[in-house]
Amino acid sequence: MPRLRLALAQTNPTVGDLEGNSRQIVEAARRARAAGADLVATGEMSITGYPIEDLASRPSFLSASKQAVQELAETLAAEGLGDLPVVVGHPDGPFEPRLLDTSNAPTAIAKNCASVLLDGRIVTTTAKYHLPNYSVFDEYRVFIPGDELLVVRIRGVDVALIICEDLWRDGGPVGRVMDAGAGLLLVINASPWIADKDEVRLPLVTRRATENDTLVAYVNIVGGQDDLLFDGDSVVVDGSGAILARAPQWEEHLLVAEVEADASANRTLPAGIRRVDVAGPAYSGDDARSPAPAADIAELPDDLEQLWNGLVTGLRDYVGKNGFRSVILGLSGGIDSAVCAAIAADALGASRVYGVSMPSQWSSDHSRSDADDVAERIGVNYSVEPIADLVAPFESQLKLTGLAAENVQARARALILMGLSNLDGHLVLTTGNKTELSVGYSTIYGDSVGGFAPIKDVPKTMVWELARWRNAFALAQGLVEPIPSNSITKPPSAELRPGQVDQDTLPPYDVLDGILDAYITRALGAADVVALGYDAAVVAEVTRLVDRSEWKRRQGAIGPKISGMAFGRDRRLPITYRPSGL
Ligand SMILES: Nc1ncnc2c1ncn2[C@@H]1O[C@H](COP(=O)(O)OP(=O)(O)OC[C@H]2O[C@@H]([n+]3cccc(C(=O)O)c3)[C@H](O)[C@@H]2O)[C@@H](O)[C@H]1O
Ligand SMILES: Nc1ncnc2c1ncn2[C@@H]1O[C@H](COP(=O)(O)OP(=O)(O)OP(=O)(O)O)[C@@H](O)[C@H]1O
Ligand SMILES: NC(=O)CC[C@H](N)C(=O)O
Repeated sequence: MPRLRLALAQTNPTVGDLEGNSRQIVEAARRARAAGADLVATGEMSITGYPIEDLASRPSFLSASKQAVQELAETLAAEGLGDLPVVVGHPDGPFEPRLLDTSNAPTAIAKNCASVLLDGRIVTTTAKYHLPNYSVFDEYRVFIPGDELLVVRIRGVDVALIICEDLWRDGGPVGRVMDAGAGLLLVINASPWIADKDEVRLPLVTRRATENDTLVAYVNIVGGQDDLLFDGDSVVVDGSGAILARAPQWEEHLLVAEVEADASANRTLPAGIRRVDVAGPAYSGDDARSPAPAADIAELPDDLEQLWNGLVTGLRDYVGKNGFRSVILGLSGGIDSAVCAAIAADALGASRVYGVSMPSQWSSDHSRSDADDVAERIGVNYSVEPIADLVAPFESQLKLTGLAAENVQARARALILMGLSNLDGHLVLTTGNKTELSVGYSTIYGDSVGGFAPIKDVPKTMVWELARWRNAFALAQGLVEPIPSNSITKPPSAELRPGQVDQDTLPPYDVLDGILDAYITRALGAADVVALGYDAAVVAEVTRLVDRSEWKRRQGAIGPKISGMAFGRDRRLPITYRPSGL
């Protein structure tokens, strides 16, 4: 059987950075050549980054992308890598607009493509067949579906080349293209991570391998892109579903694996499948190249470590890709700001994190000392800016009382953080968690201030779990726990009035998170939530709060999506809506 040495390049593209993304691919090809690879594959849209959203509808963006693919082919050849086939992902177009069936309105003008580069040329291109149009994906809006499948012959092996969603559809193109006699299925992906994704994705890859008794090489991009997290986790499995190679999560990596595949045969292909002879004679293992690489199989960490590293990656890439040098956040001594500070320090290094304690006249002694403690444990830059003298003139001039006065405190803090951001160029982090966002428990233009929300999709009960996990992780390494135990154990409080605690207004967080999971994530109506055993009056109040705070969420900062139902593109609801719990 012919052997094929595969190099799967888990790159971290930035949307629009055609030059930078191409450079990553050239670097991967160089390393692949050094490892003796026969083929390099990169992820879906590795040239442009993913998702490109409505950039796919801009002819100028499409032309520039096409030119970047051609230039990349030429650069590879100029670097002496022209004889190494490199698979890249990119949009192609503009094509004649697809017309909407009903109104004849033009929609998509681009296709989501994979191309093989060789000898300074784009040798062949295929387009994604199935366009995901659920959750965060809007591909049917921006792409024209492909109508042909591709098999490329490389060193005596027929490699079927498909793109991401095409793998997911039962009865989709995989069976058809493999029935055409391909010896290896190569899938290029931009598959976002969410908690427990590994419980679905790897079984899918192995299922396709065993169903078709074929090798599957699955390459995914890595890194944060706005609210999406791509974990990499590229993998090669054999026809029995056994893992031959697996790349680490959250890191750029070149995964090299040598496989033995069925030899190509010149059978007649069914209609709709094209075969292109791309490169070289079959390699049988007896020519003079370097020995096969040792098995490279990364271990997947446990769930909380995956989540923590995902949040760190999301923050690091948002900061880096948007050109910030540092972040700033209010340190209240509470759990949310402590966890956000620890994530930021892990992402950027403590020297690039600025914490500000902003005590009011109602701030407890423990909130000040806990904030000092967080700053010291994590080692962030730290300052104290009391707000009482800023708040007092507002309250008296406008004669503010009650909630109106309370919210001024949160807004004074927002002014301070934005002032320091404007002065020194820090990105402001907002520390709200998913539970607070769900029920609108934050002051708009107050503590919701900021450009990035690291724990936006993390429910409060999981924030505590994460804090405990991070502290245990530090202890296991003989390091100081970053989060003070007092911040974990004390009752949460906004401290906007004397003695206030969150549970004056909200049900206990375990109950609240249970109701929110049922109402938001599982999309049950209020009556069905009550049927799960929750108190009817509590459910009525919680669902009312959720419904009426949609407007607040729409104005909120983005943050990493870690669940199957994150606020934003996963859950698009009207703002003007009579709260009904339906
Ligand atoms: N549908 C709609 N469309 C557009 N705007 C709308 C609106 N409904 C209200 N508004 C506006 O929003 C204002 C009310 O919202 P907002 O000013 O935020 O105030 P509000 O939501 O009434 O109060 C803030 C709540 O968050 C709690 N909080 C504050 C700070 C920190 C924390 C914490 O623990 O983290 C909790 C605080 O205890 C209080 O329960 C209205 O005065 C109105 O201007
Ligand atoms: N005294 C304070 N000093 C600095 N920042 C504060 C202070 N109080 C609130 N903040 C900022 O506002 C955010 C909302 O805080 P708040 O104390 O109202 O409730 P919380 O949601 O329980 O957050 P945390 O758990 O961080 O205290 C905090 O995470 C912090 O960033
Ligand atoms: N880019 C894609 O086609 C991704 C869709 C796919 N279902 C996934 O989550 O991996």
